[in-house]
Amino acid sequence: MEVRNREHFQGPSRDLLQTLGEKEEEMETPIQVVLRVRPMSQAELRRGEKSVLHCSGPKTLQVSPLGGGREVAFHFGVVLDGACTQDEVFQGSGVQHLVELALRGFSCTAFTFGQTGSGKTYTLTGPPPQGEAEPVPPSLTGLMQRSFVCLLDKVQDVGTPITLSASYLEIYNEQVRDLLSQGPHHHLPVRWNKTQGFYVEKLKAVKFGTLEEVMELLLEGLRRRRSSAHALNVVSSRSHALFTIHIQCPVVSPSRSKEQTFGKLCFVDLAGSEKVAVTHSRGELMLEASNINRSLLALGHCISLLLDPRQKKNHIPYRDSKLTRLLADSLGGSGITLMVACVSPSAQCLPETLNTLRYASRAQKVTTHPTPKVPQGPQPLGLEEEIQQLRQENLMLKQRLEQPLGHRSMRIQKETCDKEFVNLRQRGASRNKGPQSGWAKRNLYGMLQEFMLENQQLREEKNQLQRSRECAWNEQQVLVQQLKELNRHLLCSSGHSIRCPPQHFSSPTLLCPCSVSQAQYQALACHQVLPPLCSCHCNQLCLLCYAPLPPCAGSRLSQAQRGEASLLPGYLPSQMLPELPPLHVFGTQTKAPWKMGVPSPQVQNQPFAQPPGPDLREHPVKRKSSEWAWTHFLAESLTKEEASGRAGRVTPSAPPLPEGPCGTPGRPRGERRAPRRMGKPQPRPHVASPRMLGCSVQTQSLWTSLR
Ligand SMILES: Nc1ncnc2c1ncn2[C@@H]1O[C@H](COP(=O)(O)OP(=O)(O)OP(=O)(O)O)[C@@H](O)[C@H]1O
Repeated sequence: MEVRNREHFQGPSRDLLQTLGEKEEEMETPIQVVLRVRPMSQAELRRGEKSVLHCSGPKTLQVSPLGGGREVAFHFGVVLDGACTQDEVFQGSGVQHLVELALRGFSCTAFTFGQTGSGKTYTLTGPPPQGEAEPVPPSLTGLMQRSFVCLLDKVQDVGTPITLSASYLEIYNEQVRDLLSQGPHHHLPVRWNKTQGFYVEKLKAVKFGTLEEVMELLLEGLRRRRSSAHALNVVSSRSHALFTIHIQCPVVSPSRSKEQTFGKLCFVDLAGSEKVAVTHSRGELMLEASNINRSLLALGHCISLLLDPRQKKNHIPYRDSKLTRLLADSLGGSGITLMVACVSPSAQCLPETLNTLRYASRAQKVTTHPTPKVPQGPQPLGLEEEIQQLRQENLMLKQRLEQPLGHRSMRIQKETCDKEFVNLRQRGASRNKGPQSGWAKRNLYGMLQEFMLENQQLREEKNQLQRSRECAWNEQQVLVQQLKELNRHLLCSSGHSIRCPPQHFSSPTLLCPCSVSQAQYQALACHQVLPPLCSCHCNQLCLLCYAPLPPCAGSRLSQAQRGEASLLPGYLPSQMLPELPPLHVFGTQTKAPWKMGVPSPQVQNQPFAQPPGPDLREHPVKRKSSEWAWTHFLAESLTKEEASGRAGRVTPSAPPLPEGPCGTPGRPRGERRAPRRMGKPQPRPHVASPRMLGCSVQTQSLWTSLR
């Protein structure tokens, strides 16, 4: 397997460096890919696993599956086998050229990629545990430590004062955390602006000048970085980590004697992709794994799109994850990128290894346009302050946009924002009158445009949220209407059991519960004929006439009233009914569905309480358990009514609901077959009129709404 050729230790970036040295203007450069195969681990050897990878040349990796499967060859800039030392990897990967380019103002990134346990962290920082008391032997230090030495050597050689600072962050469960900040972890926002592209707000950057200082920063971050043990790696990184060195360097070229370059050298240790079935991750580990896999998927998606020149010009979904946002410049922007793909040689890891190899093959076709950071002169005095002010104003505007407001106030707010922007622009313009006005105007105007852009995006987001809230609201409205219809329908059909007090009416009619509790409701028309639908904006409605119930009415009748009422022939005692949920109707007194309270325990304990189901979680509006229970109750009652052959007595007064599939009785959520208590569908005794049919469809529709 071992094909060792010292030629390839020149590294892939040598050509790039030379070309960039000759050609100053923007040129297209592919991502450099180096493949590192780690040696078989002790555990793999103990399990008797076989190696399936062979280096058949300095740039070729041969995959020979066990059992005579088809052999596949992959070609990369450099292929480093398991026998390569850390120093050989440093020489072979060409990282030192990245250091040189960063010193010249380019934005350079080296990132490791591969399956969990394939040696990414080992390649970048050496063997674990890192950051503990035990230092890593110099022969085992990784690309990062070696690059620090290289950088500081070169800085000394340059002779001009160069400012170096470092930042270290991790993306853990899609949250950005500063690894150089003391105290509890705060989640930092990722923002975008035209000059910097995507950046992490409030990320700490620490200045350093010596190797000890930068090593200390690295160890400090490694100590804070999240890692855990799983079946494939006892010290598995659970986050993506980005260590960035910012290099501010005066330009030595005589043509730009007073200018500075802002180079960047970034090391990215990606968390490894993992199959939870193999790593046996559970609980928190599983959550971490799914976040890791999701962000790697987003990275892979961006890489695939970047391969298509047409797509590249359009839209690359960098915003899909924090990782892709922060790597946007390295992948498709003006950076220079080196990818070290790490693989395990074991046959057991072959599927994941093939994934990594395909991923890396694609990545090396992606090109960037390396451009040194535009040299800038010193900032005019006072502008920093102004920029700070503008930032504060921007923050204030954002906060205002985030406040929950109704439609009208949204519009007013929008108008206010626009006015403030005009003011801001005017203020910015007036501030910039003076000797440095040219520079200031350009920059301030640019910043204002950025703020406006960002605020515009926030507004759009807000509007979108508002729209989806309205949709949910409308849907609830429809459900409320249906529930009303069905309530009426049920109470009509169970007229045999609800009778009006004989002293009020000569013929038996329906008894309105509110008439029992409150004298003023006794005169309501619902005692004589079935009333039209109540259109009032109320919360608690009478079961029959939908008139608003006073607080003591309905299920809250006093003991005495209940006793009195229960003596009346056909009175339906309130405790027989599940608690009628408050009906929330769109209007001034309306409560939004997302502000509804928790369903009462009484309702939750009902045998027909809403069963949990994954589809409910996906539903835009969660129906309250009490509503569900009540609807279920109605559906059951109606079904029983129809099944017992008494459907002929039903006189629905409401227009038929939209017809569902005929002959397909609905069923509660989660049930595969028709509910047993419904029994075998009975042949209908006699379909007296189209109204009858409407009634059946209503019942079906009710069941359908419960699914
Ligand atoms: N080239 C190598 N030589 C010797 N040991 C290695 C090599 N590469 C990796 N290892 C060992 O393999 C184990 C896993 O390596 P490492 O932690 O770097 O994997 P990883 O890809 O970073 O995993 P994860 O994604 O889970 O963090 C470690 O114990 C490490 O010391």
